[in-house]
Amino acid sequence: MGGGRGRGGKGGRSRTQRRHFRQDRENVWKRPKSDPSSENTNNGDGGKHAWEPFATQNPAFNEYYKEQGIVSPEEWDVFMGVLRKPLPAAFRINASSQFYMDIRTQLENDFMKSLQAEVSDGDELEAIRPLPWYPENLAWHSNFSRMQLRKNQNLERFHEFLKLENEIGNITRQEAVSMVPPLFLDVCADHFVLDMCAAPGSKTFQLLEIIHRSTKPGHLPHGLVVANDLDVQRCNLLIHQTKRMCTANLIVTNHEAQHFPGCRSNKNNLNASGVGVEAEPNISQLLFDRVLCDVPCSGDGTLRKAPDIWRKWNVGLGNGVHSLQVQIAMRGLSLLKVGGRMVYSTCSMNPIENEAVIAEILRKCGGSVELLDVSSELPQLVRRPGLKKWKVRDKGVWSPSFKDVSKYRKTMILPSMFPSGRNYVDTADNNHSMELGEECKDNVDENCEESEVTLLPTGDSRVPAEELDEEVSEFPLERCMRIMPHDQNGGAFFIAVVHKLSSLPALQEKPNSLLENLCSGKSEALVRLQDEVTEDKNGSEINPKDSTDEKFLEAASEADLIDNDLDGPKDGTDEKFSEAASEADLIDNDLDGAALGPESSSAFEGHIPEVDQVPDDRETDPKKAGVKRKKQMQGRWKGVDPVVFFKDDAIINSIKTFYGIKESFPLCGHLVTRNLDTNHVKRIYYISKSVKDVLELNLSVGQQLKITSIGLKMFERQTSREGSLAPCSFRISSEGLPLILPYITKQILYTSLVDFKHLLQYKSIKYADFVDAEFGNKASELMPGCCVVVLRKGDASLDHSKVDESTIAIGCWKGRASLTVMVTAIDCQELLERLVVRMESEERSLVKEEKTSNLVVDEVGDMNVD
Ligand SMILES: C[S@@+](CC[C@H](N)C(=O)[O-])C[C@H]1O[C@@H](n2cnc3c(N)ncnc32)[C@H](O)[C@@H]1O
Repeated sequence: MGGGRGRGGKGGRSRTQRRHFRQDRENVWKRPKSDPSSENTNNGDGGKHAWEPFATQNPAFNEYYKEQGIVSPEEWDVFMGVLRKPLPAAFRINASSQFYMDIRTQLENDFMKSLQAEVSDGDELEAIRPLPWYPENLAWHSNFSRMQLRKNQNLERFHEFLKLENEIGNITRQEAVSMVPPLFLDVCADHFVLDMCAAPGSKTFQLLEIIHRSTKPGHLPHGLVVANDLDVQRCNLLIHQTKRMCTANLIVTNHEAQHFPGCRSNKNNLNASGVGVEAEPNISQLLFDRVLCDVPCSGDGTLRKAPDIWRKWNVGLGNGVHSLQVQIAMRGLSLLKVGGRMVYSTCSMNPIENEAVIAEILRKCGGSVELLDVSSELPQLVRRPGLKKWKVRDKGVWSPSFKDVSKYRKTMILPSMFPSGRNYVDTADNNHSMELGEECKDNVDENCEESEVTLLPTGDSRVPAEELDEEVSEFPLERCMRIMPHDQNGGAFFIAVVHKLSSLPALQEKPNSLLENLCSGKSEALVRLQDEVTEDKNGSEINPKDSTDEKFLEAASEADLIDNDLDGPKDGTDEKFSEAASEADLIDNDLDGAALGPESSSAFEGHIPEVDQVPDDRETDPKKAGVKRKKQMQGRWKGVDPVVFFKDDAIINSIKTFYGIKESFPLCGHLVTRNLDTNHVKRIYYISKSVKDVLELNLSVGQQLKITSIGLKMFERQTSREGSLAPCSFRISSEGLPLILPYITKQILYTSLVDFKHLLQYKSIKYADFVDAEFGNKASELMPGCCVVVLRKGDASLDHSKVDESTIAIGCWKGRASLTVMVTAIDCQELLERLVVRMESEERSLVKEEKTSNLVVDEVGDMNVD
């Protein structure tokens, strides 16, 4: 598949992505020297070259989760048995793809039957099947693991299908459970949605699909998605993933979610940046109808796909990330409109990352938010209620309540981790603390994950866990959803849906807890952060100045440390990484396959120069954090290309005239570039009305948003020799074509299936060589430069008013002697395959129709005879 595709050749950005992917792959599949199970090899070569599956066990994991009661004792073995099996593949059809119905039909009518013979496992009856809870048969579960798909010859056709469609963007491989959170967000086409921790973007993709779902060709929905992630490289992945959506309704940002800017304009900061905004923005504050809070987590719900987690897992992972999760969720709520919905989700089974976080945000918000009971939504999704009670384990010791935590650990173990969330003032000064002597060391060791525990002081909580009184949460946490691996043969996920009823209260840290935090040495930054997470309307949002303040930086480095703790399974998307890795090798070469040389586009649309992708020392050295402050104090994000409204009338008019773009297609104010110097603009992006509003607001508030990608690439400058001879120096990009197609009246031709297929097959055809000579003539009479070739439907002569979602069009280059396609080789291949499938099914229905009419004629004849 994909023969003749150029690989990679576009320099640094791709290389960086590949390096990143490789590292990630290594995280999962390389057995480190320290892995004790590597000594058990039995192949006579000393185990040096042997590869064995990872040991799928971890005693600390067993003990922890048995005690937390995440499944009943009776089902423990089944649960563990399923966790140890590889994860079956799952994928989603991109509902906004032009061919989504063809693909669904192919799965239902072809693969569902042809793959059946390959099913060996008696538990599963179907080789592939639609996920019953996903709307319209658009998500599928396959009973084959990735390994089987790769190795089994009989599955090759299906594997090739998956790979091609994934690469084209018609399907997305995604863990089934990871598809759930966006469905509970209840998104509509006019919603403003914030995806706080969005990379690598599979849920962002779903959200965009929902927003675009009922949009007519040539129109854009009112809604938008702001997809944010802290990690620049992962942002790049997201940009690549979502590029396949061809959307003008997406903004990708690169912030710490817990400090996501409030972008609230007031008279004083209008025009603060001095760039681009003349009038007051249409919106005065960036608030969202929906917020997805798919936070960084320990990721143990993804054990089946990332078996490396068995080795890495320890209790500290969940404890370490709890406070960041609370902060992110609180920031999400503060950015949510009253009446809006927020979904909080993790791919972890740990109550400290799940129910404890939800309980804490409910506590902090008072009655201003409620945890929704969504048991009637997606009824076919098997889920279990959230836990109401759990315990906290730290350094080998169980604590049922915060008062049981050793005073030396109170900087790490927070009241919010416990079901009651209660803080206790230490009146007794923890006199009963004692040093752990040799006699109790053995006792603790068997419970302990980390070796440092042996000589640490502890409270008197070393009584067996089952004898301790349990705290029970007062909140209706049973409304949270736990998806367990053995219920639906998938991964594990946690989801909670929160509804904002009113503005959040101005949050005050309780005096005693503040005092205690300070006394106990809890980082001031963290305390301040907790204070900061309040309703924007209360005026405590982080304004541009604040966000560059020392406290911000301190807190940032603290958050980074927590995140670093996770080392690897940040999100359990390793598989996606490696899948994306193979894509990344191919992402460049937009025009690969086109024989002429109009300037090829860079597939990478992120706008952070390579140099900035290297994590700076800020993460580890707070002193160097000042660098970041400078970056933003200049009113722009240093190292990130600015987003500038493109207003060069001469260029805009030349484009409009050349392609005969109808006045009804709004260009004014909808075009942006990443280059202040309009003489050297290479790409012009199209943004929707709502994105335009947000951009204007952002400019008016001093560019608080650090935007790495925005809009849909619509026009690209031709810099090749031939390109410079064309009257218009900009061509229409293949991403932008579907949107602008109904508005193009010049440089557009309609062709028969046979010539269209020839173009896709041969890429470049001389005018005299077209089967339809009239088409060849018309093509030769076009102006030199970019043009559009539309496939005629049947014999009808299609004009532009008939363009609909089924219209197939490609960009071409009108040269001196020939017409050349400007579509990647892989897109040509996919289009050809889709056309063949369509033709076959049309032929089948024609034959059927003919048979029916013959039958009718025969019957009529028979009747006549009678
Ligand atoms: C669970 S993953 C998100 C998966 C994503 N929602 C998807 O469906 O593809 C968590 C993400 O959070 C990002 N992250 C970690 N700390 C963050 C922070 N403080 N702010 C924003 N993003 C953060 C990680 O880089 C990671 O991409």
